[in-house]
Amino acid sequence: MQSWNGQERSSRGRLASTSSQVRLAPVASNPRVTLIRASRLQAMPVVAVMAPERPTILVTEKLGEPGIELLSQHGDVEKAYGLTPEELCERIATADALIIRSATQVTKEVFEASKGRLKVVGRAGVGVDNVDLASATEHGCLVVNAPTANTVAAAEHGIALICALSRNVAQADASVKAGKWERSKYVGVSIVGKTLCVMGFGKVGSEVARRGTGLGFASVIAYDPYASAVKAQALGVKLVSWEEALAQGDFFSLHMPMTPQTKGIFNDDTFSKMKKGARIINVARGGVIDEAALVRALDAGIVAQAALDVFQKEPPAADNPLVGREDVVCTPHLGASTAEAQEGVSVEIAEAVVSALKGELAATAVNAPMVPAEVLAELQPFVALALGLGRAAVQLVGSHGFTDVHITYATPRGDDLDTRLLRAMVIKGILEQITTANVNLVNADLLAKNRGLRIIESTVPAEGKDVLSSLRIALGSSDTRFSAAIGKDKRISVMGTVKGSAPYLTRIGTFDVDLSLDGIILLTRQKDQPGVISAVSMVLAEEGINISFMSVSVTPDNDAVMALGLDQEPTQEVLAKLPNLKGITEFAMFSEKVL
Ligand SMILES: NC(=O)c1ccc[n+]([C@@H]2O[C@H](COP(=O)([O-])OP(=O)(O)OC[C@H]3O[C@@H](n4cnc5c(N)ncnc54)[C@H](O)[C@@H]3O)[C@@H](O)[C@H]2O)c1
Ligand SMILES: O=C(O)[C@H](O)COP(=O)(O)O
Repeated sequence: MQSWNGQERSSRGRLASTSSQVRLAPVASNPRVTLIRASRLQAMPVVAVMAPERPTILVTEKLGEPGIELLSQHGDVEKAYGLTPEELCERIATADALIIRSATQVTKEVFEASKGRLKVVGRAGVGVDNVDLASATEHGCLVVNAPTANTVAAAEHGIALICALSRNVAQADASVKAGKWERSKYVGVSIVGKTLCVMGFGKVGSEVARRGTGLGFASVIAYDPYASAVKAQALGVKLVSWEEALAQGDFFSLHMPMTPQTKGIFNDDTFSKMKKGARIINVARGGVIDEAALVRALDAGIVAQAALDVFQKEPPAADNPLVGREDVVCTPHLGASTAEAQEGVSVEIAEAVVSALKGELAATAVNAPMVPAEVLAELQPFVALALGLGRAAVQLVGSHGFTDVHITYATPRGDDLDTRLLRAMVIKGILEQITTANVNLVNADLLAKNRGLRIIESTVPAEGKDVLSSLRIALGSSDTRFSAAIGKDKRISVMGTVKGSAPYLTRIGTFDVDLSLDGIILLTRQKDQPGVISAVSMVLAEEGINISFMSVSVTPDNDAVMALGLDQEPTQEVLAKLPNLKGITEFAMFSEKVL
């Protein structure tokens, strides 16, 4: 294999088998001498820190039994429904996972109260507007949802409300039950010949549109700035602009998420642009409608009727003027509430939470980059390399610190390489040496930014079948504890590759080395003269420390770096002898193992 600058590398390394985690504890008796301590790493999760063997899973809203059963196989499930915000903050302190629906508000206070224990919030449904995602990310807590299992239920409820609204089903039912028989009062309107306008053409919206065509609507149009025209065309739906939608729709079915952009998007101005007598059905989120504006539009006859499954505040206040109106039909957020959907959602969320607790990438992660399974599979061998190089590089930094981290990927993929996972692992390797933060794929970029680290990524072409040929990390500082670590670019640099499935350090500064990162590593810098190697070996041998592999790199001016793989960690007394050996100019040790 070619090294970074095209030189052939010597290869006398060997594979080691266990893993460990490095913690920095420099011994600075000699400023050019560095002792780097490490402690064992039990596992290397991709997303979240591994939960205890039997994690505690707090469920605060009713969840289907199949999901509860699945969760119970992996952890201790605690059901605690109807908690106050204070009670939730209390209970969260002992929870590794939290499962909610739409009624639980997972606020900043909840994440703070968890003190880092909470690894994952599972939303048994689609909308995550009740979770403070920024706080979750900041606390390294993964948020997953169950985005597919209730789609049909919500669409069916939308259709039910369209029909109920057009034929006054709910009002007429109440009237009959009150002993009345008001046939002329409840004359409805036909759907045939009307235009159904779907606002938000995602999973639910497109299912409503599909069903709308079958109901006999003359046309089904949709407004969604992000929707695929091909998908719309396939369903016979015309995508239109906002203005066209408002001008053409007779029935508006709302299916957009609650975001800062959609908050109150149906307001006085919007209603004023609708046809007089329009009808509105909201099975999305209450907050997309300005409720006071809807009352005005109903009073003015612009909106003839509304059907609301969701409200700005749930349950709505007793004096909410919309609830008491004859021209408004209400349901208590029932869109997802079918037996089938709740069963499906419970399993979908249980699977996502369990996999997140295992540290795996959950397919439905909301606040972490989605790394498709096939990308993950090919990058997996390089995850340990990225982590190990990050850990190694940061331990070579002197007292002045650094702000720039240059990551260079040698890859046949060029700029198509998906680097998010590897970048997160490099950041994790670096930051976990200098902060107490739990760094993972969720929060790596944010934590790096908060620490003022600038991550600069680049690719260089490489050949071969592997997605990556080598990885180089250079820290923007020339202040180092091991001067041999300074590369030609005047930065502290380390480079590595994967051999078989093991991460290897292949270069430090300008010196080619060849040693498994998965071992106890001692680096020495010395004059290339007789006796130095044997002197180091002797010091180690006297203490019964076996050298399991060695790699020496010599420059034309007799400067040499020796990398030694040791079977056992030398004591400080042994290390203290090294600077006194003739020819040795400095050393660095990753005691125990980098990985
Ligand atoms: N009432 C219920 O019980 C219930 C059940 C399921 C889903 N929901 C809600 O329904 C909504 C849709 O769910 P989904 O699963 O279809 O989500 P989705 O993400 O599949 O679809 C949302 C669509 O809205 C579009 N959109 C985003 N911003 C928009 C904007 N400004 N204008 C127009 N369209 C916009 C998106 O492009 C996307 O296509 C969500 O708010 C969800 O919480 C409610
Ligand atoms: O976003 C959703 O999935 C729905 O609003 C369902 O909410 P629920 O789980 O509280 O029924």
